[in-house]
Order: sequence, then structure tokens, then C-alpha cells
Amino acid sequence: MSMSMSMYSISLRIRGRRCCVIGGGRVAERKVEGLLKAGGEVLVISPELTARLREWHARGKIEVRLRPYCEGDLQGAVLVFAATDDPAVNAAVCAEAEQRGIWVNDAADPQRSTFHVPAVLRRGGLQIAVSTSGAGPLLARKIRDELAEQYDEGYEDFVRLLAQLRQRLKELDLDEHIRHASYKRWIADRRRLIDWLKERDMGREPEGELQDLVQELLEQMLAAPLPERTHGASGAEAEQQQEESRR
Ligand SMILES: C[C@@]1(CC(=O)O)C2=NC(=C\c3[nH]c(c(CCC(=O)O)c3CC(=O)O)Cc3[nH]c(c(CC(=O)O)c3CCC(=O)O)/C=C3\N/C(=C\2)[C@@H](CCC(=O)O)[C@]3(C)CC(=O)O)/[C@H]1CCC(=O)O
Ligand SMILES: NC(=O)c1ccc[n+]([C@@H]2O[C@H](COP(=O)([O-])OP(=O)(O)OC[C@H]3O[C@@H](n4cnc5c(N)ncnc54)[C@H](O)[C@@H]3O)[C@@H](O)[C@H]2O)c1
Repeated sequence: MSMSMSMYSISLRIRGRRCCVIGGGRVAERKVEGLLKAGGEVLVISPELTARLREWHARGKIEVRLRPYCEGDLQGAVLVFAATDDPAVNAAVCAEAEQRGIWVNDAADPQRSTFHVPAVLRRGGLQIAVSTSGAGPLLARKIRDELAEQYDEGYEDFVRLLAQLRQRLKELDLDEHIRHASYKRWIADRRRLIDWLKERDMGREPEGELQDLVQELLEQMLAAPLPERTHGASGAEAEQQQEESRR
């Protein structure tokens, strides 16, 4: 486990970039689903496909080569998934990827993989990725499912709102302390804001309505007295004090 203990987590922008998936079974299907959600250009190479992969192909969502993997298939890919049930084929795919300098995931060999796929909770712009570094993927899935209750669908609209609030806040030429304090207050108050968004059914509101809410919140913020700057306390301590005074 020592090697996989030191994995490094990032979020990749794969929209419009080629991602190769070798194999067309259940595992390949799950990886393809995640790639499509992020707008990847998916190429699947496999003599057989699951029903869903066939359907995605028929609807033009993925490209397919209905044959076994051949050396050279990985040309132009930024990410590669070796997801066949044949360890020798997966090993050959990994070798070509390594030789080309492409990140590769071997579905059956965490140590050989140069990246792992986490279990992901998606709430629009908010994504919570859970990884056990290969120790137990089912634990990752379980934790993701538990987090899904705490971080409910309401977060999708909240992160949209937050993005706009932050943008408008940057445009107002405010003192940095005030800017940070307001921003932190919205985060601390998120449950109330999420319920408020739910009441207004923001999911169906046009973008213009969200702008009105943003305006309302900014006006509230400018009208309300801001938390006192805590003299003598470090940034972290001041933050802690603010948190406590809110409870
Ligand atoms: C999180 C998730 C993401 C995803 O795949 O999208 C994911 N596996 C998921 C499910 C799952 N995996 C397995 C089962 C069957 C039950 C079981 O055996 O436990 C199920 C359940 C099912 O299939 O329903 C078995 C399994 N998985 C790996 C091996 C090889 C080995 O460990 O040696 C074996 C044994 C194969 C065998 O023995 O034949 C390896 C990997 N699996 C990873 C990720 C990476 C580590 C992530 C981490 O540690 O957190 C890593 C290293 C590589 C990778 O694939 O990236 C996804 C759940 C999330 C979701 O559902 O959305
Ligand atoms: N990482 C994970 O999350 C995870 C989860 C479960 C299982 N696994 C492992 O992943 C592997 C695949 O599991 P599965 O359930 O998808 O298997 P599966 O039997 O459903 O699918 C295997 C696929 O590989 C294809 N294939 C076989 N030889 C090929 C070749 N030469 N070129 C291209 N494609 C080829 C087959 O056509 C088939 O579509 C297994 O080794 C399993 O142990 C990994």
C-alpha cells in the first residue's frame, strides 16, 4: 500500500479531449459514463459491448472500434483506461500508455495504474471525490452515498449563486476584510440560503432571476453591520471567533 498511499488528487478538464477505454464490459461502461459527464471525447475499443455502450454508440455519444486492442490505438489520447478481463491485454495497454507518456488506469491493478478513479458525488459545480487509494473501492462508494444525504441537491443551485455572488463581490471595490467576511458569512449561512433557493424553485428560474437574488443579497450585506475586525488575534483565531459567535 505504501506506493498508493501517496496519490495526488486533481480535477481534469477533459472536454473535447480524447479518452481511450479498452474493453466494453461493466467496468468500462462505468468509466465511460464518468468521462461523458465531463464532456470527454470517448473512444471505446472492444470486440464486445454492454447494452448501454451500444446505445451510446448508436446515439453518437461515443466512438467505437469493435475489435480487440492493437498497439497504436492510444495515439492522441490524454487518458487511457485498461478495462478488459485479460491481464495480459491490460498490461500491454499500460505499457503503450507509459511509453507515450499518457496517464493510465488498469481496472484490475491499482499499483500499475498511474491514476485511480474516485467515487464522486456531483452537485453541479460542487464535486466531492472519495478515494481510498485502492484500499477498498466499496468503502469509497459507501462514504460517497453517505455524503449524498448531507450535501443534497440544493447545493447545485447554491454553488451557482455563490459563483455569481463572488463575481459581483470582486467587482465592488470593497476592503478585502469586508469582502472576505461577507463571503464567509454566506458560506456559514448556506443552509438558510439553500432553503431560500428551494422555496423560490431556482432550478427552473431563468438566469435573470438569479441575478435579482444576487442583488438582494449584496444589498443586505452592504446594509448589515459586518463582524468586527478582531485585533490581536491571528487570521485563523479571528475566523474561529466569528464562527463561534454565529452559533
Ligand atoms: C470508486 C470506483 C470508481 C469507478 O470505478 O468509477 C472504483 N471502483 C468502484 C467500484 C468497484 N470496484 C470493485 C467492485 C467490486 C467489489 C469489490 O471487489 O470490492 C466495485 C463495485 C461495483 O463494481 O459495483 C472492485 C475492484 N476495484 C479495483 C479492483 C482491483 C484491485 O483492487 O486490485 C477491484 C477488484 C477486481 C477483482 O477482484 O476482479 C480497483 C479500483 N477501483 C477504483 C475505483 C480505484 C480505487 C478507488 C479507491 O480506492 O477509492 C481502482 C484502484 C482503480 C480504478 O478503477 O480507478 C467505483 C465505485 C464508485 C461508483 O460506483 O460510482
Ligand atoms: N476497477 C474497478 O472498479 C473494477 C471493478 C470490478 C472489477 N474490476 C476488474 O476489471 C476487469 C473488467 O471487469 P468487467 O466486469 O468489466 O469484465 P467484463 O467481462 O464484463 O468485460 C470485459 C471486456 O473486455 C473486453 N475485451 C476482452 N479482450 C479484449 C481485448 N483484447 N481488447 C479489447 N477488449 C477486450 C471484452 O469484450 C469485454 O467487453 C476485471 O479484470 C475485473 O477484475 C475492476
